[in-house]
Amino acid sequence: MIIGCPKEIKNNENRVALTPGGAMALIKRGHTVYVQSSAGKGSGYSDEEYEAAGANILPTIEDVYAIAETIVKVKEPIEKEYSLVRDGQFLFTYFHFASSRPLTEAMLKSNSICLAYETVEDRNGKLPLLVPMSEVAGRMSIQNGAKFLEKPSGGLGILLGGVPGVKPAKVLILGGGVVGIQAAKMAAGLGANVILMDINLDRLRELENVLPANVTTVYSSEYNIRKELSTVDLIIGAVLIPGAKAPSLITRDMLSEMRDGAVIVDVAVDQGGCIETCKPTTHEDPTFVVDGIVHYCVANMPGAVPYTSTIALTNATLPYLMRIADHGWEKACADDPGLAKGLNVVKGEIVYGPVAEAFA
Ligand SMILES: NC(=O)C1=CN([C@@H]2O[C@H](COP(=O)(O)OP(=O)(O)OC[C@H]3O[C@@H](n4cnc5c(N)ncnc54)[C@H](O)[C@@H]3O)[C@@H](O)[C@H]2O)C=CC1
Ligand SMILES: CC(=O)C(=O)O
Ligand SMILES: [Mg+2]
Repeated sequence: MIIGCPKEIKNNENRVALTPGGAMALIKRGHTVYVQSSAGKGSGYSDEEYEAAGANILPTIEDVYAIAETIVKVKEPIEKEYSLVRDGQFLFTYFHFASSRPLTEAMLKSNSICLAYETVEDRNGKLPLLVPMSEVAGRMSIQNGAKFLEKPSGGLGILLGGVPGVKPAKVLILGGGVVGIQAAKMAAGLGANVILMDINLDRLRELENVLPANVTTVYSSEYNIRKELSTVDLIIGAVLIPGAKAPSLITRDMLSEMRDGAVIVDVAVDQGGCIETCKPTTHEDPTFVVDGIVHYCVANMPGAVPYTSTIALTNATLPYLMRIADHGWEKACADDPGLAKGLNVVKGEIVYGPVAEAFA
């Protein structure tokens, strides 16, 4: 199979979908790999390393899309890439379709096959290609929250852990999945007073058993969220209904119950966000203020730590890519119903229920 790996062009997206090691593994199985020049640079991989692994370097993104049967990427194609996607081409990347009608329409029109990392499932119904990046973003959410709580960054001016004799900050985490648990561990480790909410009671039981005493689990409801708002310093949005548009758990009217300078990090922004006032931002300009509340809504958080994220992502994606390359996407999906769950758009049709519902 001919596999192409373009350079990511989203703002500050420094990850790459294939490492030289990944390229070598595919080439050893008889596949041909094309990598756009400098695609790996942000993650520490030179063109020479890809060439030494047997890959071919192409100068432009147009060249890669023109030659490859399968495109492997990190983030969804952005507008400039829409017209490069070819009829019948197979794309393996994050898409987050439910949050973008223009992207969905463009991919429908392209007649391509879009297999989305974020809806692939393993045997236990977990999301193996989302987990590693959720681990990264969950940890980063607290680093960024702490930074934007500082006065010069526009925040309230509070240290998450406090100091002896001074109370710590209060952190509310909405969603106790992968992002949520990582955020809770980081915030608790810094000494914050953490409240972690979810609607899955079994999950709350598991979390209660493994997290330290400065994390309190609470059932997620509008009533319980409202009760925390007047004293909360940092909110992390971390809910997910796979493939679907995220539910708005904090509506605009609720912001007025919070103190000016409190910070919201809506990690769920890639699925449209779980805070009504959330809109996607970039690493270059990560925050905006609504009703006195600082919003951080970067949709590609792991792109800022590519030395960690590229390896974590490709550790998970490469075994799937090898199966797709060896057998073709149709057989690979027929053999693995969990991989087939990744199919979101196939030759002009939406085939993933929650995406279809988002645009119904
Ligand atoms: N912005 C970024 O750069 C990144 C964003 N993400 C996103 O973060 C979000 C969370 O991902 P994961 O933690 O991996 O998902 P997950 O599936 O592990 O966890 C989501 C949790 O939300 C809970 N939930 C659902 N409805 C809820 C409600 N009404 N109230 C409270 N909890 C509720 C679920 O029970 C589940 O435990 C996703 O949208 C994911 O795409 C992930 C990585 C990077
Ligand atoms: C999952 C996601 O949105 C990211 O890693 O950028
Ligand atoms: Mg206010």
